Amino acid sequence: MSAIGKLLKGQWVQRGLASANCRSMSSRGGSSGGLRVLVDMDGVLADFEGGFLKKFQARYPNEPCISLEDRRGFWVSAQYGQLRSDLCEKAISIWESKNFFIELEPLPGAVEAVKEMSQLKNTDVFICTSPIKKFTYCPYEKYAWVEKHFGCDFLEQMILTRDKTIVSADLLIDDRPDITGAETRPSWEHILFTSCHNKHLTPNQPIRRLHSWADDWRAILDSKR
Ligand SMILES: Cc1cn([C@H]2C[C@H](OP(=O)(O)O)[C@@H](CO)O2)c(=O)[nH]c1=O
Ligand SMILES: [Mg+2]
Repeated sequence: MSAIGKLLKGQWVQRGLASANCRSMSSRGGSSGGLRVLVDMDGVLADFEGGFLKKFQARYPNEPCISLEDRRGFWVSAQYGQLRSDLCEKAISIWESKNFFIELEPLPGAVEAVKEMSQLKNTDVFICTSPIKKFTYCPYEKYAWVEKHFGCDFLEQMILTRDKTIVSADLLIDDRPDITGAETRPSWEHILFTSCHNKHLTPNQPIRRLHSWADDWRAILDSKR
């Protein structure tokens, strides 16, 4: 059976039933015409780094790993590859596995903050996330994660793209320090969300940070109104 056939017979049908109440018309959607905020998913809403470490240790208990304290650089696989070349592939095997993305824990305060943000007047919030190229599980699980933590109406706010520069907005809150793409002058201001891999970094360009969801995200939004 083809990969698509398996997918249709397996997880889509199965999850389609689980998500039956998401088929109806959404009460979300549309635009306030106000401030538009893009919120990244992994490393901002979902604990990619913590989830990775836990699953790496469980799957490869006899291999060395890198504590969150010692993480440097955006790409987990690059640092594991420097530790020992074969660990690069082992790292990749973790986020390419079924249930990696759906089982990520929300970062502290993230769900509450984004729900609150989306209720603000004159504010449109979108979750803007890049799927990995091995598409078997990741894009589907990203949607399922948003449904699980925000409810199915919030699926209207999902943007999956490998190039965030072509999405227009006022703000992009993202943990990746270098966000490049086809548009050399993106419309958004990038707010760097602090993570274990970027907290030691001094970027070349001045960049505002959101240190966590306990930090004053409302003030950052207000500064763009
Ligand atoms: C490979 C890898 C992916 N990711 C995240 C970033 C992307 O999600 P997001 O755009 O939601 O942050 C996604 C695909 O690369 O996985 C990391 O955060 N670190 C990594 O090392
Ligand atoms: Mg991210």
